[in-house]
Amino acid sequence: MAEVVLKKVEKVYPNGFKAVHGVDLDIRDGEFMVFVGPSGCAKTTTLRMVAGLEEISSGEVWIGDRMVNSTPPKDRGIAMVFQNYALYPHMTVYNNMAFGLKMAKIPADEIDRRVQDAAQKLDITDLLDRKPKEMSGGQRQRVAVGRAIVRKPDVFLFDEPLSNLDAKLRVSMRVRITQLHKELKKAGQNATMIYVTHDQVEAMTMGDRICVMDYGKIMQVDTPLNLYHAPANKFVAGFIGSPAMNLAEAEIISKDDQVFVSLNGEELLLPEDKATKAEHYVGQKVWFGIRPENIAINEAAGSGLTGKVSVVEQMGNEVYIYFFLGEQQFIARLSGESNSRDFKALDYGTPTRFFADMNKCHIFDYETEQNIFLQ
Ligand SMILES: Nc1ncnc2c1ncn2[C@@H]1O[C@H](COP(=O)(O)OP(=O)(O)OP(=O)(O)O)[C@@H](O)[C@H]1O
Repeated sequence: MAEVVLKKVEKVYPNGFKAVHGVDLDIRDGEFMVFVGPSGCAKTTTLRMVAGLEEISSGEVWIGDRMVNSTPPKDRGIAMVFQNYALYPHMTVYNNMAFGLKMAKIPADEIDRRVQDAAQKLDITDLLDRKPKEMSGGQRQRVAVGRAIVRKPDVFLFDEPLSNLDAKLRVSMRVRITQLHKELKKAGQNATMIYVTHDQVEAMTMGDRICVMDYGKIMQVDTPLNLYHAPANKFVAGFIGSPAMNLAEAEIISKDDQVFVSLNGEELLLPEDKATKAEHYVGQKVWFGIRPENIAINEAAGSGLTGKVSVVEQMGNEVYIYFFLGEQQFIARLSGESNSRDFKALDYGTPTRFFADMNKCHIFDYETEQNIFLQ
């Protein structure tokens, strides 16, 4: 059981490149925290500093009640699961899982109990005599997770553990890891998990909270729902959500005591609560954001926009309509009843009326890119 706290943590690599800039983060005991962000944003570097595999240039890392800046990885109470599994090729699954415990001089019967128990949790009991090369990628990754479980760590660290698996396996492993977190909690082992991924769907489905990073800085730490409904800035808005939020330059204008977003020559009326915040921006440029799922093709649903259809993707229960507003490409994601219509009939370039639900829109300051509705 352990809280993990980072205080003003920085990383400057020996070549002088500053990868992590003053990161402050408090990960609660038993929490599933996901680090997410684009390639190169320093998710792995940050995780490796918690693990002790990368030196901290300045700041402090705490695990439980210990400051661990100079504690070797093996004494930090952590277990790490890597993307490439990092199994010993010459050892059986059983011995891969047992190895660390043998080194720690744990009695053989206790080792056996822990290995059997982890194997059962991960459904790999039948594979205990196999060597890594005799297994699929998904099975190897389960062994790698098993090897972490048997150590009963306070903190599990996962570094993109599913990126080498195909799409279907990724989904089933993702569910298994989330389940494991819950099972351990139920069994009284309140394991803190820190999970690095660049896949925002993994982040949204697995995290109790998500830490969104960009260029070595934290952009927002929040629950998946809050990130979705109240992104702190334009970066988080564009990163969380699939397909991503539509974002475009717009202007705030006022007419007859009402406040509008002027977008590509059309005026979209803001509801009263949003208008109150936006009226300070009248006459100014802003970033306007609307999620694809908040655009409809049904007149009752909101303020109108005329776009030119570019592509229609119709799949099962959903339709994605890509359309241009001037030079800017937007996506509308329609589901439910909208589906009864054959949208494929919309030709490339057809002028079409779309409707944005302005209760769900977001507006970001043009310079600071912060969400003006959260200020
Ligand atoms: N040993 C190193 N020396 C110098 N720069 C490094 C070193 N390792 C990583 N970097 C740089 O630090 C930044 C963060 O890298 P890191 O691997 O932590 O990013 P990441 O978010 O995990 O990316 P990815 O999703 O691609 O794995 C990158 O710009 C990377 O090029």
